[in-house]
Amino acid sequence: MQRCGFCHMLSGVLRRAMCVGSRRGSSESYYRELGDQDTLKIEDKSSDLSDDAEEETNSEVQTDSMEERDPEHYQMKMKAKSGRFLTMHKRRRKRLITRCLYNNQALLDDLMLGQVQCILNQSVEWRFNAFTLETVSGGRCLPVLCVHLFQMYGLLGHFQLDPTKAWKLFSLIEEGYHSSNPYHNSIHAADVTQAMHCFLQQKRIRDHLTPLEIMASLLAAIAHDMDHPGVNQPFLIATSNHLAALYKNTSVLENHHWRSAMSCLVESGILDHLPPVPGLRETLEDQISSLILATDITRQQEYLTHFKNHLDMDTLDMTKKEHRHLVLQIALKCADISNPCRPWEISRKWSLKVCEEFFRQGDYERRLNLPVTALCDRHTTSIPKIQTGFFKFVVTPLIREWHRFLHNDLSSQMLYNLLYNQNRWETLMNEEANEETKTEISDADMVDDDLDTDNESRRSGSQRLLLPPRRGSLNPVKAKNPFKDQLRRFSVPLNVFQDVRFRHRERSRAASLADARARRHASAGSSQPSLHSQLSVRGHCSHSQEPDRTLNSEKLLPDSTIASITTPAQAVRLNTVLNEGGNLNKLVRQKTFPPVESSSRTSDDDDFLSRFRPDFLRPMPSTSKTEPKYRYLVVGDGKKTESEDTSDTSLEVSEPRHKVKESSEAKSSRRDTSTGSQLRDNLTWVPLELDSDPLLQRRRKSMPTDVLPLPPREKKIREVPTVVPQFLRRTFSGKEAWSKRRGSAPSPVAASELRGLAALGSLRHSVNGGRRKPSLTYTCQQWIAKAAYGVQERTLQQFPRRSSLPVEVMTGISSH
Ligand SMILES: Nc1ncnc2c1ncn2[C@@H]1O[C@@H]2COP(=O)(O)O[C@H]2[C@H]1O
Ligand SMILES: [Zn+2]
Repeated sequence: MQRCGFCHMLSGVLRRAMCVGSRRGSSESYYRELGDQDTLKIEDKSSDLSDDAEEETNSEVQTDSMEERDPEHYQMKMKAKSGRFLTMHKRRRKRLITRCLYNNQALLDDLMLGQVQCILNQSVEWRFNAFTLETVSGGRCLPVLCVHLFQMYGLLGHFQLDPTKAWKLFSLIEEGYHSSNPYHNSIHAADVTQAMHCFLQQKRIRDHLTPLEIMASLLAAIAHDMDHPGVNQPFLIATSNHLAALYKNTSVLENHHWRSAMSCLVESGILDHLPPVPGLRETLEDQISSLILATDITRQQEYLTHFKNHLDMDTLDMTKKEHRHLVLQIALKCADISNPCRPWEISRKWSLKVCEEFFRQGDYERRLNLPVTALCDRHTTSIPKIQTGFFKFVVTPLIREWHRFLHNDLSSQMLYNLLYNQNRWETLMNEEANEETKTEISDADMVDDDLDTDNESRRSGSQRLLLPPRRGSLNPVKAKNPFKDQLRRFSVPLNVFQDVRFRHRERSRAASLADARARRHASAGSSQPSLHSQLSVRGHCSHSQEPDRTLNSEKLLPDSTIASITTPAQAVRLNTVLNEGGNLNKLVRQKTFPPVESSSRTSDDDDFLSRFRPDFLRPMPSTSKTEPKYRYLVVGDGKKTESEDTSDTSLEVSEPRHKVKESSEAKSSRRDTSTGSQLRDNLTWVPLELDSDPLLQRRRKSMPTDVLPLPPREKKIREVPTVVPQFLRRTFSGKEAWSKRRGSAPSPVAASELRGLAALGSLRHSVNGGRRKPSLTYTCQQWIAKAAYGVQERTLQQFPRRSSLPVEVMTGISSH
C-alpha cells in the first residue's frame, strides 16, 4: 500500500500515542508487525497494514536474488527478521542495537521477541501454553496473540481494520480483565482464544466460515470473561450486586462480559471503517453477544442437548448460517472449559488456579458470614475432588459430543488428555481419601483421650447424650502426638466441637493434614510438590491469619470494577451506554449487607440457614397451573418486557432463549465513541456506612417478620434492607435527587434484593456441620447445582416458605 510521507509520520505518532496510553507503560509496550502462517486465511489482501509490512513485501521481492548473490548475508538478514516485533519508544532504539547484533538476538533482546515468535508459531497446536506466552511477551499475551491471529486470518485486510485501532481494542480488552484473579484473567482469555483458533482451523468448520464469523468467534473468545470479578453469579446475587439486579439474576456475568466487549469495540473505534455493507456491524455485534451468552456454564445442558439432537439425526448442515452459529457456540463452550483437555502440566496449572479462585470466594463468603458455597469451601472439599467431578460431569459430556462432531486428531487428542488427566485427579483423590481415613482413625483415638480427661461440666446435655463418657481403662494413654492439638476429630459428632477448644482444632485441621501430606511427600522423595499442601496450607494460613475486621462485600471483591457504580451520575452514564431505559436505581450499586463482623457461625445460624434453601437452577413452583414457570427478560426498543415460557423446565432442552436484543437507537447510542471510556470510568468504589433507618420500620410493616421467633442470625439478615434506603439517600444526596428517585423507583425493597436475602439463607451447604460425604451425581447440571449450591435432589417445595418474603421470591417471578 502506498503511503505519503505525512501518512507515514501520522501513523508513527498514533502508534506512539497508543503505547503511551497503555496500562503497562511504554517500557513494556510493543507492537507486532506482520506474520504469515500457512493456515486458514482470508484471501482479500487489498489493504495492507503498515509501512513495515510494505518494507517486508518489497524486500521479499528481492530475496531470491539476494540469496543467490550473498547467501551468508541473506541468512543473517533472515535471522534478524525472525523476531518481527517493533518496540516503541526507548525500545525502538534498543531494537536497533539488537538488530546489529542479530546473531545473538534472542539473548540480547530484553523482550525476547524470538521466543514470542516461536510460541506464536505454535498457536495452532493443542499443546500451546498460554502461560509461556504470557512470560515471554512480558505480560501481554492477549494482545500479542490477538494481533497475530487477526493478521494471520487476514481480518485486518478484509475488513479494512486499522491495525493501531486493533491493537488498542485488544489492549482495552486486556485491561478489562483483572490480573488479580487467579483464573479469570487475560491469560485465560488467551488460552480460550487459542483453543477457539484451533477449532476454527478444523476442516469441518474452516471450509464453511465467513470472515465475519471468524472475526465474531475470535472477538467473542477474547472478551468472553471481560471484567470478571472473580466470584460467581450466586455470589453477586447473594450480595445483591447491582449487576444481578440489572440482568435479573440471569446470565449476569455473561451479559456483563459482552456489554463490556461492546464498549471496547466502540471505544477503540475499530469498526469505524468497516466496509459499508448494510447490517454488517449489527450482525457482528449480535454474533458476539450470542456467542458470549452461550458460555454460561449453567445453561450447558440446553446447548448440549440441542447439539446432540443434531448429531443423532445427522442434520447439521454447515452451509446453513444457524447451524454454523450453533457449532461456533459449542466450539466456544468447549474452548472455555478446554483446560482439562490440555496436556497434564498445563491442565494441572489451570486446575490449581481455578480452585484458588473458588477458594478465595469461599473465604470471602466466610468472612461475610455468608453460607459458604460447597465448591468454594477449602475446608470441606479438595482440588482433586473438584476436578474429578468437573471433568466427569461437565467436561466429558461436552467433549464427547465435540469429538463426535469433529472426529479427527484434535478431538481425539483432547479426549485422550481429558481421560488421562481425570485419571490422575482420581488417583490423587483416592490417596487423599486414604489419608483422611488414616487421620480419622488416629483422631478417634485421640479424641477418646481428650474426652476422658475433659471436664464434664463443660459439655452440654446433648453432647453427653451423643458421646457418652468412656472408661479410662479402655483408652490407654498414648505417647504425645505432635498433631494432637491441631486435628479436628472427624469421628466425633460435630456438635462436640461447639466447645471452643475443638473449634480451634477444626480450623486447624486443613493445615495439619496438609503438613502431614507434605511430610509424607517429602519423605517419599516425591519430585512433584504436593498440591494438597500447596493449597490447603496457603488457604488455611490466609484465613486464620486474617485479622478480624469489619467487612462488607465491596471490600471483599477482588478488584474495583464496573460493578462499582456508586453515584447517580455514573449510573446515568452507564444507562446511556446500555440504553435500557428508565429505572436508574437499578444501576446504582445497592448495598444489602450490613458491615458484617467477622464472627463464627453459631448453631442457631446453622439451624436457620439449613431451613431455607431455594434452588436457583430448578424450576420454581408456579402459583397457579397456568402460570408460566419461567420468564425471560427481553429488552427491546428501550422497553423491558417479559416473555413467558410455559415449556417444560426440566433439563430437557429448548432452543437457547435468552437473547438480549437492542433497538437500533440503543445501538447507535452505544456507538458514541465516548461511551466505552464512560463505562470504564466507573471503576471506583465508595465505602458505605450503614446505620439503621426509620424507613425500615415503614417497609417492614408490610412484611410479617415477627410471626416467627427469630434466631439472632435471621434477625440480622432481615435488617439488611434498611441499608438500601440509607445508602440511596446518601448517594442521591440532594433532596431533589432523592425525591426524584423515590418517585420513579419501585418500593424500597426490590424483588432482586429479596432474592439476595433468600440466597443468603439458602446457600448453606453444610447441613451436617461441614462433614460432607459426597453422594453420586449424574449429570452436568446436577453436578453444578450440587457443587455451587449444595443442592441435590431436594426441591423447593420441601422447604418451608418464609413468611417474611413475598411470593415473588418463592416463584422466581419478578415483581417489576
Ligand atoms: N478445571 C476446572 N475445574 C473446575 N471448574 C472449572 C475448571 N475450568 C473451568 N471451570 C469452570 O467452568 C466455567 C466456565 O466458564 P467461566 O470461564 O466463566 O468459569 C469457569 C469455571 O467456573
Ligand atoms: Zn471463561
